[in-house]
Amino acid sequence: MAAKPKTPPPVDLLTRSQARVEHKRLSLEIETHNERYYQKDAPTISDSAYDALRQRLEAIEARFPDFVTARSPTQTVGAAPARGFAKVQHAVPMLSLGNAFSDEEVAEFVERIRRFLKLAPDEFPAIVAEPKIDGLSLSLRYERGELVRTATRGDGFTGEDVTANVRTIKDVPQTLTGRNIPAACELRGEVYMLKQDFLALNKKQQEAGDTVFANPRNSAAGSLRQKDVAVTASRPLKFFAYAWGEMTDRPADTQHGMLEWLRGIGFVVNPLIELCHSVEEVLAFYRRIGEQRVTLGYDIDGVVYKVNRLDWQERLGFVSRSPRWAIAHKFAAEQAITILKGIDIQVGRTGALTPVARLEPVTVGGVVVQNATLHNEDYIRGIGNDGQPIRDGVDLRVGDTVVVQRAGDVIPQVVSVVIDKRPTSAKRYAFPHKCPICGSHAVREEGEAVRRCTGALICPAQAVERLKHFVSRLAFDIDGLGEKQIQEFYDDGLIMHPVDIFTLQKRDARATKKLRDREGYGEVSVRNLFAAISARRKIELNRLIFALGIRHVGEGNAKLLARHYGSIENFRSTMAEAAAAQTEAGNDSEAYADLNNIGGIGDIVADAVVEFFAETRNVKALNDLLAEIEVLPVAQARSDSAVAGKTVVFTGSLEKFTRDEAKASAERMGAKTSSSVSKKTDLVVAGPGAGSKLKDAEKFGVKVISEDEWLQLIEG
Ligand SMILES: NC(=O)c1ccc[n+]([C@@H]2O[C@H](COP(=O)([O-])OP(=O)(O)OC[C@H]3O[C@@H](n4cnc5c(N)ncnc54)[C@H](O)[C@@H]3O)[C@@H](O)[C@H]2O)c1
Ligand SMILES: [Zn+2]
Repeated sequence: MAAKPKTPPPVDLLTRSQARVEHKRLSLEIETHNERYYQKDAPTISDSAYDALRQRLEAIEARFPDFVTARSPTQTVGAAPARGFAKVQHAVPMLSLGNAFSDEEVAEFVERIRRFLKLAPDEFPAIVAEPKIDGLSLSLRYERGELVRTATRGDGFTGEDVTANVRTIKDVPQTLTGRNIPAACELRGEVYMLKQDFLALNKKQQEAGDTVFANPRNSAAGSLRQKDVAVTASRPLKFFAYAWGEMTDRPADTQHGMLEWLRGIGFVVNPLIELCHSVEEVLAFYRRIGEQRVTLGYDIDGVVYKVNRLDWQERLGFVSRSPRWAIAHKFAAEQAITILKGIDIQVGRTGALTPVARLEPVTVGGVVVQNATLHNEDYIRGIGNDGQPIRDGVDLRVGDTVVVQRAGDVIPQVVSVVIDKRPTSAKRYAFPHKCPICGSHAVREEGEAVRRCTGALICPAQAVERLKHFVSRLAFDIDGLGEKQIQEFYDDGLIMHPVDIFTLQKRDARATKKLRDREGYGEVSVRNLFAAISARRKIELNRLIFALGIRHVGEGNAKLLARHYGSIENFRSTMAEAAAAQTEAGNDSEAYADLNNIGGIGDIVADAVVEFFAETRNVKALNDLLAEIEVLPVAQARSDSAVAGKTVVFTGSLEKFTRDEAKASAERMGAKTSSSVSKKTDLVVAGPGAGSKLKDAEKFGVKVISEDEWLQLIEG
């Protein structure tokens, strides 16, 4: 059973040495969360839980100020730039903001400013109130009005170079327009994603088995910080400008004036921003924005107050990690407590199994919530893929009392378990290893969080997607039978399985409601469709293998398999042999070893192929299909080469080519490759450092050649 999270004693009661220990532990814990949040865009605790850790650390440091070091999370910003990005030094640091959680703290903030500036009792420092956009901040450097470099905040001093990525964001002007453009300037603001775009993206990601983001903020950060710019370009990122760093000239004297200027030179500035002249006005703004929050379309996590006069901002300056002239007034997290009544598994269009919590309905921030995402198997188990605990390592059980949160007020999440209320009867949840829709084995690949149904050809949850794939350009590629027609025929029950495509004509002949009477069809188009289908009754083996929709078997792997096995009969029977030997623990059949040994095919692909054949209903669907079509054998690899039909073993550390290339070259020449030397081996190609296999070669009297000799052999 998971350890009960203890309620920590109040900071006031800690002894110095207890406080020292806790200070160290908290610092480490916060650093770990910072890394996950800022570098990996994948936090494992809620923001409010994280803020609670920070607050406790701050309380300890307030009591024992000598614990504070420059490295303490209370003194640092964000996290260092992640590996894989070029680093950019900020000319003016990008800092964080102090927090206020109550009206009193806001009033204190204003008081501190008045004292610091020595204002008269009736003098109020005008304050700009801005929604606090929950995204990630970005610095844009313009020289002579042209965008030259952009960087994330990173640790405040050094950020990640994301210039190419940012160029794909429409809200960021490439060239500044209008008057008063300084020779050089760093303009700053927030990259964010609309809630609806975030939801659509997550849906797509989930179906494809890719990373699912916890909220729009992580989704924006993850989308921006991509090594492949094309990925960023495909993500609907947006940008609000609200700040600046280095400026060779400053075109205005106030925060408000600067925002107007930013709007004038081509930026989007948040339209809700207001200039306030009393604490009451400031707090009224906060409440109004809080009410509008759910309808804004993007996430905000509070309101930021900034002293309007820039000369006063300069006088006020900074304290460690944040300016003295600004503060973030945070919204309280929207949480509620309810009962986890059940866990349902949904199957996505590509076979991903996703757990969903069924909750006793509860109102969270004004909205009734009865379902919440549970992300994946690990999230329920309370232990991440990396072995790190989630929610302090507490697993979720049906019957548990749980805290539900509307993360960034979009998708409700189960964030924690009230462990004291766990009924004694509550059992650990066993994530199904079978698809709840079709009953096929559901497998989880190493390093993956998602478990997937292997019933590629027979799972109703995946059927439409599979059929669309089946007729796609690199598969059967049937004229007049595209995605749209597949969907329609599927909806009408005319094409449910691949084989149905080839029996369509026969069935239509007997049917009372004919295809030619369908909307958009006529005598001619139906005849053309049948002709196109018939033309595909003869299909190349690689196209067929690709069409099956086996996970990881794209066009390239389909070719490798087709070339290796030569005919559908050989492929099918060898895979049947491998499938019969498939167990959770592994596969020791010769058929599997042979498959795994094909150059370019590794464990993951081999397992996916074998899992497909292990599902007998897939095999049946394939056999049904084969009764209707003729699969052309692959033009055999060169049979005239010096090594055709021979079995070759590569050993040692190859220097002239990779092992995959070596294997592929052998197969191209009609040779087979093997990983161990036996009586059946004809040739051993040895690179430097070859060991036991050389001895084996000697023992069996097998010829040994060098890499160069191999190259001569296959080129000659
Ligand atoms: N869940 C976790 O594991 C985890 C880990 C680290 C941080 N966090 C969360 O991240 C936040 C702390 O991050 P932080 O240090 O960036 O501080 P912050 O988000 O509280 O405040 C600073 C940031 O506010 C943003 N901002 C948005 N609108 C702004 C505006 N109009 N003017 C000025 N700034 C504006 C800027 O990006 C700026 O960098 C907290 O909400 C915390 O809960 C969570
Ligand atoms: Zn299924």
